[in-house]
Amino acid sequence: MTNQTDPTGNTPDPDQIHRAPKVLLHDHLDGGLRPGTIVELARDSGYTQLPETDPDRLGHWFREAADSGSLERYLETFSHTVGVMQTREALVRVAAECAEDLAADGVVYAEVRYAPEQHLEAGLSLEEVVEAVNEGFREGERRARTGGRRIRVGALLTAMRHAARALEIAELANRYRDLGVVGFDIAGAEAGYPPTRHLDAFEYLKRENNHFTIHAGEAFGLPSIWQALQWCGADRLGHGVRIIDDIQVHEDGSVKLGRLASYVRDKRIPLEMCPSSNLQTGAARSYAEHPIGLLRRLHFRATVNTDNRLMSYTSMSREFEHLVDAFGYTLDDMQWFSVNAMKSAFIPFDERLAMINDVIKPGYAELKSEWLFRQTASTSGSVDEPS
Ligand SMILES: O=c1[nH]cnc2c1ncn2[C@H]1C[C@H](O)[C@@H](CO)O1
Ligand SMILES: [Zn+2]
Repeated sequence: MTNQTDPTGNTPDPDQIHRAPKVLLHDHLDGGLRPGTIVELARDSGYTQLPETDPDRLGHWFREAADSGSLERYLETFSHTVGVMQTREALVRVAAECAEDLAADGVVYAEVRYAPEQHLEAGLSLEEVVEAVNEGFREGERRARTGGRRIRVGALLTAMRHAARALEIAELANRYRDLGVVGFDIAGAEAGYPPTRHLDAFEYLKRENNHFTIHAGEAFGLPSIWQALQWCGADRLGHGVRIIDDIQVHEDGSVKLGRLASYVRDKRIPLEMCPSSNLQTGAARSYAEHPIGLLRRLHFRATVNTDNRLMSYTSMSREFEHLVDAFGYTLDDMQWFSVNAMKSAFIPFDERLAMINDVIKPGYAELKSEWLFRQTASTSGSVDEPS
């Protein structure tokens, strides 16, 4: 829809947001199941703990339960999704549907994370878990292609920060490098579990020239971000919203960055921002007040992500719809976020560049030119030409 304040139609409508090529760096496999799939998997595996067995009601339950204002309570809901993801078949199915759903939402590149150590209850080995998820992603990519969509999905292996298996999971990530796994992550409750507990894992990955991101600056502030970067050497920050605590905005509009915020911006450290999830866990009060607005203005390397599509009742398109409403973002802003994300991906440089130049930029150029043709259509046949 071409709107009056923006005759070029650069402000995207929901359909354009949906069709725009999007890049997703922060999405949890166990946070994005279809409610109907959870119900079926629970029935097939004899999992009896589900709070609801009707898919619509179950989807609603996740959203409500996660809307708690605390990261710890938000994370409790994962016991049900992880509970039904314990067999090879379940993991293949969930991963395939994940890739399919992301492709249907216009995502062209995604890095999807999960914690292999949480899927061993029925006897799978860590390797079997990784291979099942990889098989599912490949199947989902194939189905998307058959349906006329293109997506590429890489896996990130997560270690849980309260557990003590980080080095083992880092080694696993390294073993499956170039075999579908593109990096490593640490997740789980942040307060009380600093990333430095897992220094051995990060030092190992650095020695192996491998990539990792760390959930930091979500439920806990600057010390967590500082440790993730300066002690652990994270390539990217999961969330990182609290970096805002190191930025002063004065009444006259001028801005002063502290040393850590300057470092993050100067070094182009990617921030994997997840607005809807942050509203649920209390890390931000509203979309309009979400730090992404200021960070984008200040040219931090900000990216837009879903975190948990099920718990946060979201998708990449929904996240962008909220941001377009809150900040008046245009297709140029969407392209900026998408290019930022693609630049920050863990796949090789030449592949990132080709994605940007051959997929993302042409996709936005096409969308940005739509207004031209609409105008022709709406004025054709006019007889009121001035003489
Ligand atoms: O936003 C999050 N912060 C910290 N940990 C999280 C978040 N979302 C999901 N997780 C946890 C719960 C999952 O079981 C785990 C692996 O995906 O990661
Ligand atoms: Zn997360």
